[in-house]
Amino acid sequence: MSIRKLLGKNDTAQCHRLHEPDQALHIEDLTVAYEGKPVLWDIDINIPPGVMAAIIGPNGAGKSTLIKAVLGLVRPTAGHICIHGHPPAESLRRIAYVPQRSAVDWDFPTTVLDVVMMGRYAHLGWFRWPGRRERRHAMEALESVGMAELSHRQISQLSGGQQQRVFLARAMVQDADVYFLDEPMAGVDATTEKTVVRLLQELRDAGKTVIVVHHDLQTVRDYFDWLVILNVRVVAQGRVPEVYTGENLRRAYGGRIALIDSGTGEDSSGAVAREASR
Ligand SMILES: Nc1ncnc2c1ncn2[C@@H]1O[C@H](COP(=O)(O)OP(=O)(O)OP(=O)(O)O)[C@@H](O)[C@H]1O
Repeated sequence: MSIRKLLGKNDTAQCHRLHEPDQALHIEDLTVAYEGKPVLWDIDINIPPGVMAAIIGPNGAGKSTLIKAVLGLVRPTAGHICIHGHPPAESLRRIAYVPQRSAVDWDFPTTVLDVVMMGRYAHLGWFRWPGRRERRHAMEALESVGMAELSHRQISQLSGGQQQRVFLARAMVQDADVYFLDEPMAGVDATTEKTVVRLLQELRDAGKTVIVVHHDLQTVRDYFDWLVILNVRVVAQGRVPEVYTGENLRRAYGGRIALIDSGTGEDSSGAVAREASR
Protein backbone atom coordinates (compact mmCIF):
# COMPACT_ATOMS: atom_id res chain seq x y z
CA MET A 1 0.00 0.00 0.00
CA SER A 2 1.34 3.46 -0.88
CA ILE A 3 2.29 5.94 1.82
CA ARG A 4 -0.42 8.27 0.54
CA LYS A 5 -3.08 5.59 0.89
CA LEU A 6 -1.81 4.68 4.31
CA LEU A 7 -1.92 8.31 5.41
CA GLY A 8 -5.43 8.64 4.04
CA LYS A 9 -6.50 5.56 5.95
CA ASN A 10 -5.01 6.87 9.17
CA ASP A 11 -6.69 10.24 8.66
CA THR A 12 -10.03 8.54 8.18
CA ALA A 13 -9.59 6.50 11.33
CA GLN A 14 -8.50 9.59 13.26
CA CYS A 15 -11.51 11.59 12.13
CA HIS A 16 -13.79 8.75 13.13
CA ARG A 17 -12.06 8.51 16.48
CA LEU A 18 -12.03 12.29 17.02
CA HIS A 19 -15.38 12.81 15.41
CA GLU A 20 -17.22 15.64 17.06
CA PRO A 21 -20.58 15.09 15.40
CA ASP A 22 -21.62 18.68 16.01
CA GLN A 23 -18.62 20.26 14.29
CA ALA A 24 -18.43 21.40 10.67
CA LEU A 25 -14.68 21.94 11.14
CA HIS A 26 -12.71 20.13 13.82
CA ILE A 27 -8.97 20.69 14.08
CA GLU A 28 -6.79 19.06 16.70
CA ASP A 29 -3.11 19.61 17.57
CA LEU A 30 -2.36 21.14 14.17
CA THR A 31 1.15 22.40 13.53
CA VAL A 32 2.28 23.76 10.14
CA ALA A 33 5.83 24.87 9.41
CA TYR A 34 7.54 26.45 6.42
CA GLU A 35 11.23 25.61 6.11
CA GLY A 36 11.23 24.28 9.67
CA LYS A 37 9.65 27.43 11.17
CA PRO A 38 6.17 26.87 12.66
CA VAL A 39 3.56 29.39 11.50
CA LEU A 40 0.69 27.52 13.18
CA TRP A 41 1.52 25.91 16.48
CA ASP A 42 -0.51 23.13 18.10
CA ILE A 43 -3.91 24.59 17.37
CA ASP A 44 -7.35 23.23 18.20
CA ILE A 45 -10.38 24.73 16.46
CA ASN A 46 -14.06 23.82 16.46
CA ILE A 47 -16.57 25.56 14.22
CA PRO A 48 -20.18 24.35 14.43
CA PRO A 49 -22.37 24.00 11.33
CA GLY A 50 -24.61 26.83 10.20
CA VAL A 51 -22.51 29.74 11.40
CA MET A 52 -20.77 32.54 9.58
CA ALA A 53 -17.29 32.51 11.10
CA ALA A 54 -14.45 35.02 10.77
CA ILE A 55 -10.81 34.13 11.17
CA ILE A 56 -8.93 37.24 12.20
CA GLY A 57 -5.38 37.96 13.34
CA PRO A 58 -2.45 40.22 12.49
CA ASN A 59 -0.42 39.95 9.27
CA GLY A 60 1.50 36.69 9.16
CA ALA A 61 -0.69 35.10 11.88
CA GLY A 62 -1.20 32.00 9.75
CA LYS A 63 -4.79 32.61 8.59
CA SER A 64 -4.25 31.72 4.93
CA THR A 65 -2.01 28.84 5.94
CA LEU A 66 -4.81 27.44 8.08
CA ILE A 67 -7.18 27.39 5.10
CA LYS A 68 -4.48 25.92 2.86
CA ALA A 69 -3.88 23.15 5.39
CA VAL A 70 -7.59 22.31 5.45
CA LEU A 71 -7.64 22.15 1.66
CA GLY A 72 -4.53 19.98 1.51
CA LEU A 73 -2.50 22.69 -0.24
CA VAL A 74 0.14 22.61 2.49
CA ARG A 75 1.10 19.52 4.44
CA PRO A 76 0.89 19.86 8.24
CA THR A 77 3.79 18.73 10.41
CA ALA A 78 1.31 17.30 12.89
CA GLY A 79 -2.37 17.22 13.74
CA HIS A 80 -5.77 16.27 12.39
CA ILE A 81 -8.39 18.09 10.38
CA CYS A 82 -11.96 16.83 9.99
CA ILE A 83 -14.83 18.28 7.98
CA HIS A 84 -18.14 16.97 9.28
CA GLY A 85 -16.24 14.02 10.74
CA HIS A 86 -14.23 13.13 7.60
CA PRO A 87 -10.75 14.02 6.39
CA PRO A 88 -10.91 16.91 3.88
CA ALA A 89 -9.56 14.65 1.10
CA GLU A 90 -12.73 12.56 1.45
CA SER A 91 -14.99 15.59 1.59
CA LEU A 92 -13.85 17.64 -1.41
CA ARG A 93 -17.34 17.86 -2.83
CA ARG A 94 -18.55 19.28 0.46
CA ILE A 95 -15.96 22.07 0.46
CA ALA A 96 -15.97 25.24 -1.63
CA TYR A 97 -12.97 27.54 -1.65
CA VAL A 98 -12.67 31.13 -2.79
CA PRO A 99 -8.97 32.11 -2.89
CA GLN A 100 -7.57 35.61 -2.57
CA ARG A 101 -8.12 37.42 -5.85
CA SER A 102 -4.40 38.16 -6.08
CA ALA A 103 -3.67 34.40 -6.13
CA VAL A 104 -5.38 33.96 -9.53
CA ASP A 105 -4.17 34.52 -13.09
CA TRP A 106 -6.86 36.84 -14.41
CA ASP A 107 -5.24 36.95 -17.86
CA PHE A 108 -6.20 33.33 -18.48
CA PRO A 109 -8.33 33.36 -21.68
CA THR A 110 -11.75 32.23 -20.45
CA THR A 111 -15.18 33.73 -19.95
CA VAL A 112 -17.13 34.56 -16.82
CA LEU A 113 -19.68 31.81 -17.56
CA ASP A 114 -16.97 29.16 -18.02
CA VAL A 115 -15.35 30.05 -14.70
CA VAL A 116 -18.68 29.68 -12.91
CA MET A 117 -19.50 26.39 -14.66
CA MET A 118 -16.15 25.01 -13.44
CA GLY A 119 -17.77 25.02 -10.02
CA ARG A 120 -20.02 22.17 -11.20
CA TYR A 121 -17.24 19.88 -12.43
CA ALA A 122 -16.99 17.94 -9.17
CA HIS A 123 -20.68 17.04 -9.51
CA LEU A 124 -20.49 15.91 -13.12
CA GLY A 125 -18.53 12.69 -12.78
CA TRP A 126 -16.40 11.11 -15.50
CA PHE A 127 -16.96 11.72 -19.22
CA ARG A 128 -19.62 14.35 -18.81
CA TRP A 129 -19.34 17.88 -20.14
CA PRO A 130 -21.38 20.61 -18.50
CA GLY A 131 -24.75 20.75 -20.26
CA ARG A 132 -27.88 22.86 -20.24
CA ARG A 133 -28.56 22.18 -16.57
CA GLU A 134 -25.09 23.32 -15.47
CA ARG A 135 -25.42 26.38 -17.67
CA ARG A 136 -28.74 27.24 -16.04
CA HIS A 137 -27.25 26.81 -12.55
CA ALA A 138 -24.33 29.05 -13.50
CA MET A 139 -26.58 31.74 -15.00
CA GLU A 140 -28.80 31.75 -11.90
CA ALA A 141 -25.73 32.22 -9.70
CA LEU A 142 -24.47 35.03 -11.93
CA GLU A 143 -27.86 36.70 -11.70
CA SER A 144 -27.79 36.54 -7.90
CA VAL A 145 -24.46 38.39 -7.85
CA GLY A 146 -25.60 40.91 -10.50
CA MET A 147 -23.25 39.61 -13.19
CA ALA A 148 -25.57 37.86 -15.67
CA GLU A 149 -25.10 40.56 -18.30
CA LEU A 150 -21.33 40.03 -18.31
CA SER A 151 -21.48 36.23 -18.63
CA HIS A 152 -19.64 36.20 -21.99
CA ARG A 153 -16.97 38.69 -21.02
CA GLN A 154 -13.33 37.56 -20.76
CA ILE A 155 -12.26 37.47 -17.12
CA SER A 156 -9.27 39.71 -17.97
CA GLN A 157 -11.78 42.52 -18.57
CA LEU A 158 -13.34 42.59 -15.11
CA SER A 159 -12.94 45.07 -12.26
CA GLY A 160 -11.82 43.82 -8.84
CA GLY A 161 -15.38 43.85 -7.51
CA GLN A 162 -16.64 41.97 -10.58
CA GLN A 163 -13.91 39.35 -10.18
CA GLN A 164 -15.00 38.77 -6.60
CA ARG A 165 -18.63 38.36 -7.67
CA VAL A 166 -17.64 35.76 -10.27
CA PHE A 167 -15.75 33.81 -7.63
CA LEU A 168 -18.74 33.94 -5.36
CA ALA A 169 -21.05 32.69 -8.13
CA ARG A 170 -18.67 29.79 -8.76
CA ALA A 171 -18.66 28.88 -5.06
CA MET A 172 -22.47 29.02 -4.98
CA VAL A 173 -22.95 26.53 -7.82
CA GLN A 174 -20.67 24.09 -6.02
CA ASP A 175 -23.48 23.46 -3.55
CA ALA A 176 -21.00 22.67 -0.77
CA ASP A 177 -21.58 22.31 2.98
CA VAL A 178 -18.57 24.32 4.11
CA TYR A 179 -17.39 27.47 2.33
CA PHE A 180 -13.88 28.85 2.85
CA LEU A 181 -13.18 32.36 1.59
CA ASP A 182 -9.83 34.12 1.84
CA GLU A 183 -10.40 37.87 2.24
CA PRO A 184 -13.46 38.15 -0.04
CA MET A 185 -14.06 41.75 1.03
CA ALA A 186 -10.50 42.98 0.42
CA GLY A 187 -10.27 45.83 -2.08
CA VAL A 188 -13.88 45.70 -3.29
CA ASP A 189 -16.31 48.61 -3.46
CA ALA A 190 -19.03 49.09 -0.84
CA THR A 191 -21.80 47.72 -3.11
CA THR A 192 -19.87 44.53 -3.83
CA GLU A 193 -19.08 44.13 -0.13
CA LYS A 194 -22.80 44.34 0.67
CA THR A 195 -23.59 41.77 -2.04
CA VAL A 196 -20.87 39.42 -0.75
CA VAL A 197 -22.08 39.68 2.85
CA ARG A 198 -25.74 39.21 1.87
CA LEU A 199 -24.98 36.07 -0.17
CA LEU A 200 -22.78 34.59 2.53
CA GLN A 201 -25.46 35.24 5.14
CA GLU A 202 -28.01 33.57 2.86
CA LEU A 203 -25.76 30.51 2.61
CA ARG A 204 -25.48 30.50 6.41
CA ASP A 205 -29.25 30.84 6.77
CA ALA A 206 -29.64 27.83 4.46
CA GLY A 207 -27.60 25.78 6.98
CA LYS A 208 -24.19 26.03 5.32
CA THR A 209 -21.03 26.86 7.25
CA VAL A 210 -19.18 29.90 6.00
CA ILE A 211 -15.58 30.48 7.14
CA VAL A 212 -13.97 33.75 6.11
CA VAL A 213 -10.46 35.14 6.56
CA HIS A 214 -11.30 38.73 7.37
CA HIS A 215 -9.29 41.89 7.98
CA ASP A 216 -11.72 44.66 8.77
CA LEU A 217 -12.07 44.46 12.55
CA GLN A 218 -14.76 47.12 12.56
CA THR A 219 -17.27 44.94 10.71
CA VAL A 220 -16.72 41.69 12.65
CA ARG A 221 -19.71 42.21 14.94
CA ASP A 222 -22.05 43.20 12.11
CA TYR A 223 -21.19 40.42 9.68
CA PHE A 224 -20.26 37.35 11.72
CA ASP A 225 -21.68 35.19 14.51
CA TRP A 226 -18.59 33.06 15.20
CA LEU A 227 -14.98 34.18 15.63
CA VAL A 228 -11.54 32.58 15.69
CA ILE A 229 -8.70 34.93 16.72
CA LEU A 230 -5.38 33.57 15.55
CA ASN A 231 -1.77 34.52 16.05
CA VAL A 232 0.30 31.38 15.36
CA ARG A 233 -1.73 29.90 18.24
CA VAL A 234 -5.47 30.25 18.81
CA VAL A 235 -5.96 33.33 21.01
CA ALA A 236 -9.72 32.84 21.42
CA GLN A 237 -12.69 31.25 19.64
CA GLY A 238 -16.43 31.11 20.05
CA ARG A 239 -19.49 33.30 19.62
CA VAL A 240 -18.69 36.85 18.58
CA PRO A 241 -20.23 38.64 21.61
CA GLU A 242 -18.08 36.57 23.98
CA VAL A 243 -14.85 36.52 21.96
CA TYR A 244 -14.69 39.96 20.35
CA THR A 245 -13.35 41.78 23.40
CA GLY A 246 -10.67 44.38 23.89
CA GLU A 247 -8.62 41.97 25.95
CA ASN A 248 -8.60 39.22 23.29
CA LEU A 249 -7.84 41.71 20.50
CA ARG A 250 -4.96 43.17 22.48
CA ARG A 251 -3.59 39.67 23.11
CA ALA A 252 -3.59 38.98 19.36
CA TYR A 253 -2.61 42.37 17.93
CA GLY A 254 -0.61 43.95 20.75
CA GLY A 255 -0.15 47.66 20.11
CA ARG A 256 -1.27 47.42 16.50
CA ILE A 257 -4.94 48.22 17.18
CA ALA A 258 -6.82 51.21 18.39
CA LEU A 259 -9.81 50.40 20.57
CA ILE A 260 -12.72 52.73 20.20
CA ASP A 261 -15.27 52.76 22.98
CA SER A 262 -18.68 52.52 21.36
CA GLY A 263 -20.55 53.28 24.52
CA THR A 264 -20.43 50.45 27.02
CA GLY A 265 -16.81 50.56 28.15
CA GLU A 266 -13.63 49.76 26.26
CA ASP A 267 -13.12 46.22 27.39
CA SER A 268 -16.67 45.03 27.06
CA SER A 269 -18.45 43.84 23.93
CA GLY A 270 -18.90 47.54 23.20
CA ALA A 271 -15.30 47.73 22.07
CA VAL A 272 -14.74 48.36 18.40
CA ALA A 273 -11.24 47.84 17.10
CA ARG A 274 -9.41 49.40 14.23
CA GLU A 275 -6.06 48.05 13.07
CA ALA A 276 -3.63 50.96 13.40
CA SER A 277 -1.69 50.04 10.27
CA ARG A 278 -1.82 47.34 7.64
N1 LIG B 1 5.07 29.23 0.98
C1 LIG B 1 5.64 29.83 2.04
N2 LIG B 1 6.94 29.60 2.34
C2 LIG B 1 7.53 30.16 3.42
N3 LIG B 1 6.87 30.97 4.29
C3 LIG B 1 5.57 31.22 4.06
C4 LIG B 1 4.89 30.65 2.93
N4 LIG B 1 3.60 31.07 2.94
C5 LIG B 1 3.48 31.87 4.04
N5 LIG B 1 4.65 31.95 4.71
C6 LIG B 1 4.90 32.69 5.96
O1 LIG B 1 4.06 32.09 6.95
C7 LIG B 1 3.54 33.08 7.81
C8 LIG B 1 2.01 32.98 7.80
O2 LIG B 1 1.54 33.35 6.51
P1 LIG B 1 0.00 33.42 6.16
O3 LIG B 1 -0.10 33.89 4.74
O4 LIG B 1 -0.66 32.16 6.53
O5 LIG B 1 -0.47 34.57 7.17
P2 LIG B 1 -1.81 35.45 7.16
O6 LIG B 1 -2.28 35.50 8.55
O7 LIG B 1 -2.75 34.94 6.13
O8 LIG B 1 -1.18 36.84 6.73
P3 LIG B 1 -1.83 38.13 5.99
O9 LIG B 1 -2.84 38.70 6.93
O10 LIG B 1 -0.65 39.03 5.84
O11 LIG B 1 -2.41 37.66 4.68
C9 LIG B 1 4.08 34.42 7.34
O12 LIG B 1 5.20 34.73 8.10
C10 LIG B 1 4.48 34.13 5.89
O13 LIG B 1 5.54 34.95 5.50
